[in-house]
Amino acid sequence: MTQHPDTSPAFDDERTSAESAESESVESERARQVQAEQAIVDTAYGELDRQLEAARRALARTEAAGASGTHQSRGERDAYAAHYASLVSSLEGVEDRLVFGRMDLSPEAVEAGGAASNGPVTDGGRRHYVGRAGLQDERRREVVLDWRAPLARAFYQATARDPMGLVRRRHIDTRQRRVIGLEDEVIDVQALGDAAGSRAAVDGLQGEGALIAAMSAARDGRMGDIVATIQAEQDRIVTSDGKGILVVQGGPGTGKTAVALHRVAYLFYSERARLERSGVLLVGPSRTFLRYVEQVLPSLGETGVVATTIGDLVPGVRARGTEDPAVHELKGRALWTEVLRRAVRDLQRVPAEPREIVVQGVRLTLRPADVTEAMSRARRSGRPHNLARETFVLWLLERLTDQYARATRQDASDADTRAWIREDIRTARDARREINLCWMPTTPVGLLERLWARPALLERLAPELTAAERVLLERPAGSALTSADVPLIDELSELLGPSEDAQAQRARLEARRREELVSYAAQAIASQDLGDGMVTAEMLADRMADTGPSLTLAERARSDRTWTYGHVVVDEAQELGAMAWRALARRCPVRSFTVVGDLAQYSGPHAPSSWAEVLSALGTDAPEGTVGSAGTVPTASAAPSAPRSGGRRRGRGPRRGGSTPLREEVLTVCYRTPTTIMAAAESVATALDHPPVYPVSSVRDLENCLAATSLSGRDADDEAWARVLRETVLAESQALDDRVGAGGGRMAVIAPDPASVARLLGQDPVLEAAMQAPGGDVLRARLAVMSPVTSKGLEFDTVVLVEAAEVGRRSPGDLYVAMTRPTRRLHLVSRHALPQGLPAGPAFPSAR
Ligand SMILES: Nc1ncnc2c1ncn2[C@@H]1O[C@H](COP(=O)(O)OP(=O)(O)OP(=O)(O)O)[C@@H](O)[C@H]1O
Repeated sequence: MTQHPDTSPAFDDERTSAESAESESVESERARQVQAEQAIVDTAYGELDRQLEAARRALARTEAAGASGTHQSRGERDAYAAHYASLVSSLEGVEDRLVFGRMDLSPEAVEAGGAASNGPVTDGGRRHYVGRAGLQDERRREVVLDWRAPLARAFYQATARDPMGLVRRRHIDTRQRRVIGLEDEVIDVQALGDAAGSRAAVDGLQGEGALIAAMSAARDGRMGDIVATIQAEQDRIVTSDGKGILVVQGGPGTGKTAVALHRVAYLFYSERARLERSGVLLVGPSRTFLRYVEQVLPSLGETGVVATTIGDLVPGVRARGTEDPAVHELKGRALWTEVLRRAVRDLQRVPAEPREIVVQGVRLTLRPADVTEAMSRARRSGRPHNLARETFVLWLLERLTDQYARATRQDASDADTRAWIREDIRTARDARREINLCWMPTTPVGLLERLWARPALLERLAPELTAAERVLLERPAGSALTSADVPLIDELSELLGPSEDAQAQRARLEARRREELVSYAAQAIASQDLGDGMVTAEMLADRMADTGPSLTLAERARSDRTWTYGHVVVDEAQELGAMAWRALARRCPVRSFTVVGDLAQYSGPHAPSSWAEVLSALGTDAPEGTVGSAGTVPTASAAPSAPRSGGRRRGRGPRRGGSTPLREEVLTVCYRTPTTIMAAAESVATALDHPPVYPVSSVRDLENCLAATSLSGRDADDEAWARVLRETVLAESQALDDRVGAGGGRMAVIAPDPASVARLLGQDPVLEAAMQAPGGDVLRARLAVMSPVTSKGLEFDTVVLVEAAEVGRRSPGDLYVAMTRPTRRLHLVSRHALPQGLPAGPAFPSAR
């Protein structure tokens, strides 16, 4: 029996008295069971409260210790404070549905498990309560088993065919610490004598009642975790080894994002020591998407994740500009590796003729042969352009110093005299100009701007581009940077290294920080009577500096372009070009990646044909069976550095040795979109010659979930069109109110031109109010208006899709994405014709 309010008629309070005493006894049995589980849940929350209280007290104590109240250094105190703060937020994060499952083991499994199965709340070691965090009581007895523990695998994966030692699995539904529903599945009917009232497990979905309840809940603009209802095929991916590159693909709504996020939480559990040092990078398609998923990991107690878009990847670089998808795709191509390398080499020039330099009235000559020699020495240093420039300049200055000494008949054999002369030459305007012309220092943004603004330069450096492609790329200097520029800037940062300005600024910052530390240390020594003359402020400051700045790992990682992460997750990965993959490869030399996407949801002009093609810039081995040809290992000089995990990167050389294995997994069950809508989306995509790569089967269908309104052939004027649009959205809003309660759930209007559609809708005061987005966060509005690209990865109860045919003409992948966002209902509304491929039939009423 499924004892869940949403799925079980047995718990319906409205039963007539004619229903037998048998149902009354079921009722009282249910009440007894709920009560028993409530006691366990109370124990778990009691334990959570105790641990939270202890962590908060420790945090308060550490903070109250103040800057000079203890013998700890400030760095040590900050490290403790950061630890306790992270513990507090982890424990606070797991409040909602702390316990959600129970596993009853067979006696044989208990025996085989030995000491592992001796939880205090179990029935002689036969029961484990599974929850979002592992909790032990003061005597270190298990209260809640962490969902990621090896033992908990049976909760997600056991089936009648393979019980994995389980006789029964129980889903416990709680709301605000109160048990409100139970759902049992008998895994091993023979082992369990009292199976009456439980549903037998099948090899398909597990915890179906809880799953359907989760899927049917009204959306609130934020993705929730799925830890209570992870399905077996998902669990196997979540818990698979973190080594190498794992591609998780599948159609829309199959839980790819959810699985990737839970996998991060799992890796934090299974590889905590490594990931706590290095952190995890999560790359999403838009800031909106990152806000949409931001709660999932904290709700699983994990905080060491840096979430970013590709446009925000490089600290200090803001990509505000937009550009045509064709330009975006062009800038993502691998050819830029070579073109940018050439662009940097182009900054290093040997003059055709000797150049005259006048220093304090003395005529010197910059000789091409000396420049060539200086250049080859600088290049041999293997350092990036701006740093290698030091070698170049120094060697030339030495030659010019010799000339100067000869010309002025000075003896320059001693170091001091040489240094004086060198400084005179270095600061002479002539010398600076001529040396710069030979080895121009520059910034990544400055060099990229020059490439886009100077067609002749681009033509010289990138002959492999066609004239039409170069025209696409041209833009005036000073234009806003775009997200496709960012991986190129990252690549240039590798090739150029920090500019002189950046180096000087860094040195100034470090000097200031050092001064602060020394003065702080002096105060601490004075106020605490420390040292006894044996410790100087400098010595203490050195020690403080070693303990690092008082930032969380995520803060430090985010602000450091050279940080290397222990694992990288990329969502909507089909959109990334080779240059973005190279930038990510540099950030994860150990090549531990979870790559999530669907080739059918690709937005741009040239859809990739395989994941091996998408990921070739990472240097991958094709997986056996699924992908044809192996990827290539990057060979250019800016290729990612040698494997190393965690913290700041040192090595810069190309990655040598074998390529990284690529595994592909496919998810096939759609948990979001009803069957009717999925079928329509697949059929429309197929009609556009863009069939889904992996068709999916939806877990559920809903009546009346698909509708269309088209004014095609009616010669409607602007006003009539605006009216129809508003009426359609108002009617859908009302229908959603009726289904989930007034103002509940989330709606999106997805349109090729969202700004003009929002203007039309805003003329209605009700819709205007519904579009209000507190804090500018579109996900907090009841009604969000957005483009198909922005809707990637998101979901809504109801979607009104405007001008679907036009969306499909621009990009079939975008139409497929837009049609598959709703959890309940899709309404296509169009002034013109609807797209081809929409099915006829009762589920799809003909257009009004
Ligand atoms: N096992 C599950 N239990 C409950 N809900 C689930 C489960 N798996 C997925 N879902 C839900 O299904 C919806 C779709 O999941 P998700 O966004 O991860 O899919 P996706 O494959 O990334 O979709 P898309 O490719 O369209 O972006 C989400 O609401 C998610 O919470």
